[in-house]
Amino acid sequence: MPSLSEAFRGHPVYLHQKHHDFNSLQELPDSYAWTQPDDDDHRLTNYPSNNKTKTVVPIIDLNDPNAPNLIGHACKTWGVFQVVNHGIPTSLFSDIQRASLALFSLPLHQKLKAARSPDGVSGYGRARISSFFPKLMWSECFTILDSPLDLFLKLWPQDYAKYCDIVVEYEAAMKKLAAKLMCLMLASLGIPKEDIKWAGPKGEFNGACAALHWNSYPSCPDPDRAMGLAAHTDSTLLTILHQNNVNGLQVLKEGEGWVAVPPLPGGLVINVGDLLHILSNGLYPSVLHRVRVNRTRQRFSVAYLYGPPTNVQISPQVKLVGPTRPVLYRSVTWNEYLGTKAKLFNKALSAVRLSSSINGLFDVNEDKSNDFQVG
Ligand SMILES: C=C1C[C@]23C[C@@]1(O)CC[C@H]2[C@@]12CCC[C@@](C)(C(=O)O1)[C@H]2[C@@H]3C(=O)O
Ligand SMILES: O=C(O)CCC(=O)C(=O)O
Ligand SMILES: [Fe+2]
Repeated sequence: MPSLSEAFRGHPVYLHQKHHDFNSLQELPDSYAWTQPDDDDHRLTNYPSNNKTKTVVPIIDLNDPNAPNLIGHACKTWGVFQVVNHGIPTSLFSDIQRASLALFSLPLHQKLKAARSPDGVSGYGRARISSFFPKLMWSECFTILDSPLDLFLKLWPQDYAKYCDIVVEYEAAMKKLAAKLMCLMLASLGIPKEDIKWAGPKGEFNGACAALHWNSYPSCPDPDRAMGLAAHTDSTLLTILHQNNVNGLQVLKEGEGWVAVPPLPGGLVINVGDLLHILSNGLYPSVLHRVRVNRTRQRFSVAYLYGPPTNVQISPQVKLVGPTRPVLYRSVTWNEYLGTKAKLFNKALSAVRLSSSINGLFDVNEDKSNDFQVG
C-alpha cells in the first residue's frame, strides 16, 4: 500500500516560492489583498452575513446516549459539529498548542530548514491550495505525515525529543477518537461496521491513514482584505480540529451563509470530508469552510486529517442506494482522490460524481467555493 507521502509524490503542487515574515509586515502587501480597499466590508462573500440569525454549529456530548442520532442529524444538515466529553485530557491540548507556538515562533530561516519540497507534503510552507488562487493567504502551515523526527531535528536540534513525544501522544489520542467517531457515524447511517472491511473486528480502524496539519494565522494589519485559508472541503473521511481561543473558522451553511464556529474550551470541531460524502452517497455532505483573520490576535489550529488506507476503494454503501437514490459516485481510493483534488481542487467531488456527466448535476460546494472577490 502506498503511504500518504507516496500518494502525493505523483501530484506536485507548485507554490509561490517567496515566504514572508508576517511580523515584519506593517501593511497588507498587494499580493495578499483579496479585495480592493474601497470595497465594502462584505466583499469576501456574496452570502448574507449571519449576524442577525442565531444559527449555531451543533455541540454534541459524546457521553449522551443519543449521540449517534445527534451526530447523524449534524452530519446531514451541517457537515460539521463540535464534540465535548471526548475523553482527551486538556493537558494534551495545552501541550500541542505549546508545540505549535514554539514552531511558528521560530525565525523564518529556521522554519525554512524544514520546508516542504514541491513534490512533498510534510514540512513547513503555505497551504497546498494556494496554487489555485491568484492571491496569497495570510497563514503558514506545517504538515506531518509519518514520523515528525526528521523535521523536528531540523527545527530543534536540541529539543526535538520533547516535541516528538507530544505529537506521538496527540496522534494516538486522535486515532482512537477518530475510530470512535467513525463507528458513531456509520451507526447513524445504519451501516454495520462489518460492512467496512478495513474497520477490523472491533471497529479499531487500525489501517487508517492520517496527517497532522498545523496552521498559524498571524494578526493581520488589514484583516477585511485578507484571507486566512480560502474556502475548501477536506479530502478526508473526517477531520478533527483543535483551535486556540481565537475566532476565525467559518462554515458555509445552506440558506444561512458563512457561520462562525467559535472556539469551545476543551471542544473539538469535527468536519465531514469528501470521502465520507462519497461513502454516504451524498447523505453526509462534506462541509465547505474557510478561515478569516483579525487585527490583534494570532490564531492557531491543529487538524487531524483522517482517511482510509490509501489503496482501499471507497464507494457509496449499498445500503444507502435504492430505487429513489441511485448510486451517485464512482469508487475511488484516497490516493486517487488526492490526485484528483490536487488537479481540480473544489471540482474534485463533481469529477467522481456519476450523474454529473449524465445530466449536468454538480456538487453542492463546487460553485459556492469560488465565491470571493480578488482585488
Ligand atoms: C492528507 C491531507 C489532506 C490535505 C492534504 C494533506 O496531505 C495534508 C494537508 C491537508 C490540507 C489541509 C488544508 C486544506 C487542504 C485542502 C490542503 O491544501 O491541505 C487539505 C488537504 C485535503 O484535505 O485535501
Ligand atoms: O484553522 C482552521 O480552523 C481550519 C484549518 C483547516 O481547515 C484545515 O487545516 O484543513
Ligand atoms: Fe480544512
